[in-house]
Amino acid sequence: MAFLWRKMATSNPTVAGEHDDDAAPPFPSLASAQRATVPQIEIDSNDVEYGAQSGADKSPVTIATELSKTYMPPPSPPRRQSAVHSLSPTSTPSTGPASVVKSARAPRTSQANTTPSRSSERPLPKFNFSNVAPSGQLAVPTVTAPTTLAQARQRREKVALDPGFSQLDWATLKNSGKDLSGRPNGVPPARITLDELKRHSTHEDAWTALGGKVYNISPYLRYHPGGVKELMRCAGRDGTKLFNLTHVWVNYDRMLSNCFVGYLVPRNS
Ligand code: HEM
Repeated sequence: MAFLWRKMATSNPTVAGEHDDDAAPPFPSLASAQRATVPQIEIDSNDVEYGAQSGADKSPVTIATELSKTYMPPPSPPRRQSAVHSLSPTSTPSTGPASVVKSARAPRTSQANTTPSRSSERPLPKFNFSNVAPSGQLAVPTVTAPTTLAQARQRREKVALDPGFSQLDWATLKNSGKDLSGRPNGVPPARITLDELKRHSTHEDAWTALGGKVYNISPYLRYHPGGVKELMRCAGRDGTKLFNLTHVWVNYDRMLSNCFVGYLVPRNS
C-alpha cells in the first residue's frame, strides 16, 4: 500500500507523462490535505498483498480505483433546487429561503400548461356501471306495491291530525287529571255486559273493551294517530283482538286511564 503511495507521490511528472501507468489519480490532488494526512508506513512491497495478488502486479488503473474508494471525494453541497422547483421550469434556481418558498408555489396557468401531470389533463378513472340500474340511477331497493288485500291492509296510512290533537296534546289533557270516562262523579266503575257495551257505539258516545276493561274512547277519537275511522271499528264491542293485531306495543291502559268506565262482565253475571 505505502509502496504504491510512494510510487505515485514521488513519481517524476515527466516520466509520469511518458508512462501513464504511473499517473496519480485525479483526486485527491497532490497537494491536498487528504494526501497530507495519509499515514506514511514503510512497508516492503513484497509484504503487501491484495488477496492473492501482489501490489506490484496491479495495474495503475486498479490501484487508482482502490485508492479513490478509500478516499472518496466529499459529497457535493445540497442544492436548493428541490423537486417542487422542477414544477416551474422557467424559474431560475436560487439558494435563499425566500426562493425556496417561491419555488414551492404552484405554477401559473401558463406555465402549468406545459406540465403534463396536471390533474385536469389526467384521464378520468373509468367508472364501473355494473352496479347502476338501467335507468341510470343507483340500484337502491324500491318499495314494492302490495300484491294482496291483506298486505294493503297491513300497510298503515298516515293520518293528518288536526292542530291541537297530537299525542303530546293528549298526554297534556290526560295528565291534567280531568275525568274523561263520562261517568257521573263519584260513581264507581261499573260492571258492563256486552249488551250494554253495544249501546255505546257512536262518535259522541263510544265505548270499547280492551283486556276486560271498558273505556270511553270518544275523547280520544281525534287524537288517535290511526284516525277516527280506524278507532271507531272497535266501538261498542271488544276491541282487544283488533287492537293487538294493529299495535300490541301501545300501552292503552295508561293512555286511557282517565277514560276508564268499568269492567266487562259475562252476560248473565
Ligand atoms: C282505543 C284503543 C286504541 C288506542 C289507545 C290507540 C292508540 C294508538 C297509538 C298510540 C298509535 C301510534 C302508535 C305508533 O305509531 O306506533 C296508534 C296508531 C294506529 N292505530 Fe291505534 N289505537 C287504538 C285502537 C285502534 C284500532 C281499534 C285501530 C284499528 C283497527 C287502530 C289503528 C291504528 C293505526 C292504523 C295506527 C297507525 C297510525 C300511523 O302509523 O300513523 N287503533 N294507535
